[in-house]
Amino acid sequence: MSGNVFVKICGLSTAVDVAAAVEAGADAIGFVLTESPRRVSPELARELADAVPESVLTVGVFREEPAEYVRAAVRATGVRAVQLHGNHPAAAFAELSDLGLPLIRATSAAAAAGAGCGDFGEDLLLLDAPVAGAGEPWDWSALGAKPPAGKWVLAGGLSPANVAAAIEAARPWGVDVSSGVEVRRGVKDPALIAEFLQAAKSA
Ligand SMILES: O=C(O)c1ccccc1N[C@@H]1O[C@H](COP(=O)(O)O)[C@@H](O)[C@H]1O
Repeated sequence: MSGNVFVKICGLSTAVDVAAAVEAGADAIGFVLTESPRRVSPELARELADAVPESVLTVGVFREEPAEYVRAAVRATGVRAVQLHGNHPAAAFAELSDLGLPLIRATSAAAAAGAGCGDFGEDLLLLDAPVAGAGEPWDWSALGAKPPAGKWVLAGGLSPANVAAAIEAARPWGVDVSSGVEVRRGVKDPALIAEFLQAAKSA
């Protein structure tokens, strides 16, 4: 897909960066609620999420924390979607379905070979590099020839410089970025956020 790709900006931790992403047209904003240099407290995530208009999806990002942890974090922060990284079984998504929120299954493309969105009950499939949040590009071009079925998001090593070519090659429904809009790990740059959105939205 091109022309109106869904764009998620992930790992935000300041009101200035959240405002920059909203202003530049982000469709979703991610708050990391798991171990990471970008982790934010539930209190800060709540404060930042409360400033995001309803038209923009706020997403809590988790790894393999138990369902109870995810539930408590959703309650505390008010995020409107859940992104689970790792090799979760379908049961993990079934266990969270009563939240009534969109569930994003984030996994490495290698682990998900042949996967389609919805296979595990998820609403969105996110295909990432082997190490999430490391800013490492990977060979996403093969996906263009054999894309996963349904709604899927490309992530891993995207940046303002490569996102248009990545969309052209892989034809995802959406893209997600964290490291590529940072000046150093965990520190976002509002100008890079705007550049990324401009490049992705005009691809
Ligand atoms: O960003 C993080 O620190 C992070 C930590 C734990 C799980 C996921 C994380 N981020 C996700 O990683 C990908 C791509 O990141 P990058 O652009 O390569 O840095 C994206 O899905 C983020 O949501």
